[in-house]
Amino acid sequence: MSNTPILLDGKALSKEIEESLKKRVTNIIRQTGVVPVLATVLVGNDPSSEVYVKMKGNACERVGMKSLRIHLPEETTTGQLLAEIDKLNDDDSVCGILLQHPVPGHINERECFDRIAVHKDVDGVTCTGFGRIAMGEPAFGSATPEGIMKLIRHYDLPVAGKHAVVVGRSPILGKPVAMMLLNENATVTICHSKTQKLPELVKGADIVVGAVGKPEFIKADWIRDNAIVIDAGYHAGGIGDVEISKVKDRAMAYTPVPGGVGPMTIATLIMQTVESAEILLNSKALYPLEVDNETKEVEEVSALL
Ligand SMILES: Nc1nc2c(c(=O)[nH]1)N[C@@H](CN(C=O)c1ccc(C(=O)N[C@@H](CCC(=O)O)C(=O)O)cc1)CN2
Repeated sequence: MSNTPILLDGKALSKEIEESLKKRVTNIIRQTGVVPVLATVLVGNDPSSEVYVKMKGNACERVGMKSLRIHLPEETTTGQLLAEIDKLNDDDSVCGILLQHPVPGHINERECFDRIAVHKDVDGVTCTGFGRIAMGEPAFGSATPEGIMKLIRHYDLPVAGKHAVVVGRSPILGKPVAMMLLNENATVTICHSKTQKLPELVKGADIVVGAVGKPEFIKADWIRDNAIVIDAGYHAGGIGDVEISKVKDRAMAYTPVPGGVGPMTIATLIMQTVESAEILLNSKALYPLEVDNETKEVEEVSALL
């Protein structure tokens, strides 16, 4: 007989994280006299993105930070968005920058993500941040994957030596979560739209990560008993990428939708913004005259992460 499945409660853990961040933000303000700022950049009028950006701004304010909310019109060009990011990179009051994905199709999103200064990349979207994470070096991780790893660590779930199957290979979800699981000594398979015999591959998984962005694409009967099921999907009607209601009773552990991975995405972004503020505070204390030297600053940030 299998044990009672563990519900990986992202809503509860994100609240705990927020509580602990309030004290850290108070300390930063006490030491610097400055309230840390997360800049959120939204381009266009996608209703879901508007909701997510609002949730991020509100979370910032709940922990005592400020959010600088920048909303640019749909017709913004790549050049205009790059110029906006440059301004935020140069603004000493801003310690984190979030560019909401997706941006309108005519914009070169990769170029814009990579324009974010690595020490302000609290959402973990730059190639540099990804590369450092993949190599097991300190950096801010991509928010959703890092949130998933926080949940896994919090519930002390077994990862080393386990077979993790990640369904999806997006730059901010599938690829980074695969690297993070690998860094924790899982054996990782990344599946995608051209993968053959997907059900068979998923059936071999101890850990399944749904990161494909299609409602209930991963069927319950692909998932073996006692697996850890992480559902990073969020679709209308409160459903994810996995047929979770049909599999949860025989899982070792699972994330609900809503209330699992989603709140951890936001909590991770906010936590990394607080870490960025603390690093900037420390690097200024250590190198008061040299914080405008980009190379040195990045080295110091890496050392302190
Ligand atoms: N730059 C980024 N863009 C996007 C990211 C990201 O991490 N960085 N992730 C997604 C969307 N997203 C945040 O941006 C996000 C999606 C869902 C949730 C969430 O908490 N969902 C709730 C349910 C929704 C609700 O209550 O309305 C849940 O799962 O409990 C948070 C963040 C794409 N873009």
